[in-house]
Amino acid sequence: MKWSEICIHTTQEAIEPISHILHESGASGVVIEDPADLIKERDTTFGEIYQLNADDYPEEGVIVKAYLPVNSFLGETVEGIKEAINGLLVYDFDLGANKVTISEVNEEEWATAWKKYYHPVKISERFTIVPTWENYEKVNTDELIIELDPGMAFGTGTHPTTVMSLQGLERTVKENDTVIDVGTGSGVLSIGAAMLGAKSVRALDLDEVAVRSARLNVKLNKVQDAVTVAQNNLLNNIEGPVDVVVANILAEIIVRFVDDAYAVLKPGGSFITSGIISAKKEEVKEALVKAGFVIEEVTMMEDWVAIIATKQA
Ligand SMILES: C[S@@+](CC[C@H](N)C(=O)[O-])C[C@H]1O[C@@H](n2cnc3c(N)ncnc32)[C@H](O)[C@@H]1O
Repeated sequence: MKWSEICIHTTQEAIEPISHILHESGASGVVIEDPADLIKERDTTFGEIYQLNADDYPEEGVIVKAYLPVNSFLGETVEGIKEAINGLLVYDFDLGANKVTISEVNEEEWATAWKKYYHPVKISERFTIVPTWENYEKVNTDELIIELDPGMAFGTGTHPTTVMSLQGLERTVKENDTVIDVGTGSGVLSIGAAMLGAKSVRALDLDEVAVRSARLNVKLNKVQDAVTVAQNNLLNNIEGPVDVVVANILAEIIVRFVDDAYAVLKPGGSFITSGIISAKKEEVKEALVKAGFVIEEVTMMEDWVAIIATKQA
């Protein structure tokens, strides 16, 4: 998977609210390029050498940068970011040039750049996501820790769609359940399902980078006895029956395989869908009901929706 750098040319007073918007939109961290840093007096007691390149800095205003995964959500994410930034005008923030540009970053650059900004995050009652290079001590004895090195695949674990999926799994998966994770990305949901007691989890993704990343993370979390990772297009040629299907994929894709999800589920089984932008909520609900599902729960985080539906017993 490729990564995209979003650059926002703005003012110093807008740094904080814009950084907040970027975090909320799934960016693991932000970089601030403020020309004031070029003239700042620095403490060099410990012999630090500051080498800032003036060419990286704007002549006027401030550049706020963040990294976003290039996936099917990128268009909506960027539009959402622009809208939220423009919304700051209502609160009288001076946005300066307010110019938003997007560019792709090469893999090596990204592979190291984002690590500085990615830290342990508690994302549900039981789950905490911890990047592999951080040391983290459990706060509660029943806390479940997912160690993650997302590499180039989607799934730092902190995107609202992932958070809602993990919360949905937490409420649904029972000891010894069987699970299929469609669009596994970094493998985060499959690892979560196994930690919740699922005895067998099939993690599927079309993207081979995701498959490699998921395999690595599955081993890292020592759930390889329960989780198998494979390259596959949605649920094509996958047989059930299983207790739970989870899919954090764009609404347009979910509606394409609701019938297949229904077919692979046991009666009484659950289909957890996430990745649905709020404008598409009704479309997905209708498709689920048409396939025979009963909608049990609809949750929302920012502009994203997750739905838990069951196949009647
Ligand atoms: C939004 S990411 C979700 C990743 C992870 N499950 C999470 O919750 O963080 C969606 C994933 O679906 C995968 N995907 C997209 N289309 C697919 C398809 N037709 N079949 C299987 N996987 C697909 C993408 O490669 C990507 O890894």
